[in-house]
Amino acid sequence: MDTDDSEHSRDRPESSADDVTRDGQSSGVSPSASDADQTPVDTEGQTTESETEFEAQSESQSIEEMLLEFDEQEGLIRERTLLDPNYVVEEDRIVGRDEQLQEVTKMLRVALGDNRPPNLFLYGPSGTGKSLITKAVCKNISQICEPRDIRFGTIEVNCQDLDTLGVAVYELVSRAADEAGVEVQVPKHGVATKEKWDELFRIVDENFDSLVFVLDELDMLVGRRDKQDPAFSRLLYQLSRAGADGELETFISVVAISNDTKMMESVGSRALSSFTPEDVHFGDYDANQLQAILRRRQDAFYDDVLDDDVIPLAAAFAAQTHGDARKAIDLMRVAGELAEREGDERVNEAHVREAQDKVEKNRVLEVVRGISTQKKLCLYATAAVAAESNSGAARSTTGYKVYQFLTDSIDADQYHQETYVNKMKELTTYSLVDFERRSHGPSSGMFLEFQFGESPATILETLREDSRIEMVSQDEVASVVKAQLRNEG
Ligand SMILES: Nc1ncnc2c1ncn2[C@@H]1O[C@H](COP(=O)(O)OP(=O)(O)OP(=O)(O)O)[C@@H](O)[C@H]1O
Repeated sequence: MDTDDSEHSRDRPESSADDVTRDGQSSGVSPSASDADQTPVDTEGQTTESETEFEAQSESQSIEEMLLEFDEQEGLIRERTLLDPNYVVEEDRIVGRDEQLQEVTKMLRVALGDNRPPNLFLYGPSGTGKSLITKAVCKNISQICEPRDIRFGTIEVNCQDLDTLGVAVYELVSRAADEAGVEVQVPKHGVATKEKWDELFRIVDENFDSLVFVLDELDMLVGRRDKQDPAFSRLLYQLSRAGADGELETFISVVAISNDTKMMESVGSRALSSFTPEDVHFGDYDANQLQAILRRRQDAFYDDVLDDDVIPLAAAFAAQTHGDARKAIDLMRVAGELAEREGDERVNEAHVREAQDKVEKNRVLEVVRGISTQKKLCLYATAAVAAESNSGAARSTTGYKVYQFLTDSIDADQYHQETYVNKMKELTTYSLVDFERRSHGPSSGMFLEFQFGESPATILETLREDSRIEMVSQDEVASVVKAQLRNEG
């Protein structure tokens, strides 16, 4: 990641006009109408122009001289934290989530009195404000609780990188200890999960009157044991039971957050009986809402450095997937950083287009680097079909034929079609691909149609970094795909 959190302390000379439109309306800028200038981006391993310049200069300048020279260059970004996706912005910068803000506030405010707030299930696509709203409400509750001498705490964990229940419980222990300012008294490894639970409840009971557990991306905590009883279900059971049993003095509430609307279907009946959450849905943002979100953060930049097109275009690009505010903010930040690096006076449309290319590649890279070779083959085959088809989508039946061709070509194990479909379905959790069930008519069978959140060409290019996939000729794959598409009729 190329985040740079350093802050500019210098003041940029004030300019007379702020030329960014403020009407919140779409300016009609369409990312697809682009004949985008495909300037090479500095993905890892590639040398950018500024790096080359840097090398040339290094022969004649000392590091100190260069640093001082860079320091004298005017930056365009004044307040980088406003463009950091993990920074919890002030309430007046939150746009378009009034309903959810009200619902979550209404339910969690119970913590201010002498009662247990309900459990919540917040669901919707990534970047739609689930974490932001939860954090903002908890921050406010905490501020009100302090003068009232209510020991209120929030324990947040992102479950994405936690493999097992034991690891997750230890993470909760360590966050709870941090929040309470006490020492953890159980080792991380070599003890039963039960001991970690005991330690968690000891810390909770001794240090908090009211506590909200925020479990982000909870559906990712599957664990290794029993797929029928995933680790997140066991975690929910224990936490919500502790909350409901009355064994602890502390009021416990659990906020489960997921992109997967169907997550609750995988929660076992035992956990469901004690978890029973209130649901809050977070829908996609449209381009206008994304524009409004970006406008409330445009003061991240110095006055008069954003061209009129920048915000509408970044919003339009982000709205193309599913209206992800994180992506819109990322685009504006990366565009600003590119402009700064290129020594430009203003951020313009070309910087946003370049940023879109870079952000998309980074996201795809992040996902595909972590998946197994078999999943890569499934994804490659499906993206290859989508890249050639007129609709930009790929049928599972056609994708599977191409997958068979790929596995034969590199002599890899070959899944049955059902497993191929399941692997593709698993990839939907990353918002890279989505699917719909379709059929040609009453007499023909069902198939899934996969649609891609990112451009199939970018996915293919990224997957070709895998040496096994690179072995297969792109032309051969394309001709197999074309033949299969003709067979679809
Ligand atoms: N309504 C909004 N107003 C202002 N900023 C927003 C809004 N919604 C989201 N953001 C910003 O977008 C970024 C992503 O939001 P957030 O982390 O809340 O998404 P999420 O729905 O929890 O996504 P994920 O499931 O990927 O964690 C954050 O930087 C957040 O500040």
